[in-house]
Amino acid sequence: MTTTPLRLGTRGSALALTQSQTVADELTTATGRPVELVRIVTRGDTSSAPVAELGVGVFVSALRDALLAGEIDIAVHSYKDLPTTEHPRLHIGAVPRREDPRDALVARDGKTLADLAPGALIGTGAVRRIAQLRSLGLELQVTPIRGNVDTRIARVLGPRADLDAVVLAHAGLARLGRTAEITETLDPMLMLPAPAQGALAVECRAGDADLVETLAALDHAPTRSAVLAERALLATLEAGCAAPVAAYARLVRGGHAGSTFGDGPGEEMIHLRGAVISPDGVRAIRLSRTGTPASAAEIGKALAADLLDAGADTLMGSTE
Ligand SMILES: NCc1[nH]cc(CCC(=O)O)c1CC(=O)O
Repeated sequence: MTTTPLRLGTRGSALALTQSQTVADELTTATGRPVELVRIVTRGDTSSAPVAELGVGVFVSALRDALLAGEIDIAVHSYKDLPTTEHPRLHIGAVPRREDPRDALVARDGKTLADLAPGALIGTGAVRRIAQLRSLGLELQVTPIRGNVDTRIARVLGPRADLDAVVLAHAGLARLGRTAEITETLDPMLMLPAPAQGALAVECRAGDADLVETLAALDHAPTRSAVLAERALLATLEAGCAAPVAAYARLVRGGHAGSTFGDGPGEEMIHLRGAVISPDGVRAIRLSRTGTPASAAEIGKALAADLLDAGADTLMGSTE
């Protein structure tokens, strides 16, 4: 047994450190090998510009550079932050079981969305969440915010609070042990999550055959296929549609009365929901598709095509 530690690159935020440490511990349990965390500073951590301006890959590129340069052996990413194009020299060796993929509301006085008064000020960073909050038609005022989880929660619960509520990923709060502050976990019927939300991607160099094999021990097949479907939808829509995209795939059992799912009773199927919402929230297209886990990517592509056929590409026009 080799005792050379595996070097696992991580961003320095509390969230990144927690999820990296979890993967490191799982790797040590699975392989007996020690794993050391190597902190990598990304431009997303040092800049205060909106994430939308910095670009989706901003948290990712520094980790990938370190991986390609051989400074680290493994990188752990929040899967939803990864660009949809595959990297030719890198391999996602494991997609561990995902956390709760839903979004969560942290509001003053224990309030839920339905309790918030018209005019209540809600902060959130993602255009997808902003559009879906507006689409509820509740006269909520939605304002873009950024910063780490602590900073965001402090804007509601801190001494200088200036917002009535914020919406964050449940997964991030869970990893940081902050679920006690959640006042409502948002049903995907109200707020469809971001593709791959709550999932991690554990990446290594494609040529590192030993590690490719090692990481497979951490892979959770149902999560991998759900995320594959969600991201195939996103990748296809990115080409033809600039409006906010949401997607959530769930494994469901077929075989109920009247079921047309799959070949036999009880077969596990993927149910993928997708939505494209105009930024002002006035128009939304929501559709779903079901298929076998083996066809996850095809389900995502087909659902994206359905959304485009239904006019997803026209939703950007209707801004205020
Ligand atoms: N966009 C930032 C981001 N990237 C990953 C998470 C944590 C949740 C996850 O792992 O999906 C967050 C914070 C958030 O959306 O509230």
